[in-house]
Amino acid sequence: MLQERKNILKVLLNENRSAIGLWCSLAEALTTEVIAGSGVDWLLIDAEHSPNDLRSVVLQLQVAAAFPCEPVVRLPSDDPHQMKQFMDGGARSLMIPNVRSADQARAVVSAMRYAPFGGIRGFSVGHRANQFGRIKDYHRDARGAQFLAAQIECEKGVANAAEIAATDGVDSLFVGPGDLSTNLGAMGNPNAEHVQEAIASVLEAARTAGKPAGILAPQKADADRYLADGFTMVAVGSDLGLLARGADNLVASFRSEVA
Ligand SMILES: O=C(O)C(=O)C[C@H](O)[C@@H](O)CO
Repeated sequence: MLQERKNILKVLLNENRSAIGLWCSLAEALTTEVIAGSGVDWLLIDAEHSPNDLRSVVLQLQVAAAFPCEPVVRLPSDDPHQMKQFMDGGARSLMIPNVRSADQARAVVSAMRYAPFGGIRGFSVGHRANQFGRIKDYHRDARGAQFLAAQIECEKGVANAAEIAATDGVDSLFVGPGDLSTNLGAMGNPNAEHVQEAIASVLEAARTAGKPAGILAPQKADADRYLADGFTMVAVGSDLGLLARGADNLVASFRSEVA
């Protein structure tokens, strides 16, 4: 009988250990399979800013299942109906964008849980998440392996970060540096001083609540700094960035030689 495997991301973060991740934005099972085999602790399947849908996400969850990494699915919003569909499809670690208040965080957690455990998640006897009815205690035990990263991406989210982090069921705060810098008037410049101050305050809010904090940092110098500061859930690159920038630089290297 296949046993429900441990959520390695949750294990690492609960032990205050760094969990290195990669972002999967290409909405393609083959590239996600390449990323999953890289030795990464977790990977993000992005259904917010990528041409992903429920079926393409399920395909990526299926290929990632062969590797010892935790796939985290970022949904386009906090819509509970969408959360139900993706969770029934096997997404047990979620990232929800632009969480701005503890009330919103509580609503997200409620959408992840069944009624006996304080939630509103719709019940279905068999789906991919419980291996089509083969995991007999899934509905009772599901929340033990669940993971929720609440994204902090605007001034209101930063202001409420401590309450969001303290919300039962929120496992991590996760800074979206692109949206946060944009919403703080520094589009494209997450290293602006006031944005860095906001990012530091999110880290402190998580720390105060005894929760980990994460961030996307595709530049190694930034990732190293955030890890040194105490962020433990750090995405250090993406399939899109590795492929696009790698291809650009490779072609350019021959152009410069030929020119
Ligand atoms: O705001 C951000 O930055 C993120 O949440 C990550 C981006 O959405 C990701 O797609 C990389 O651009």
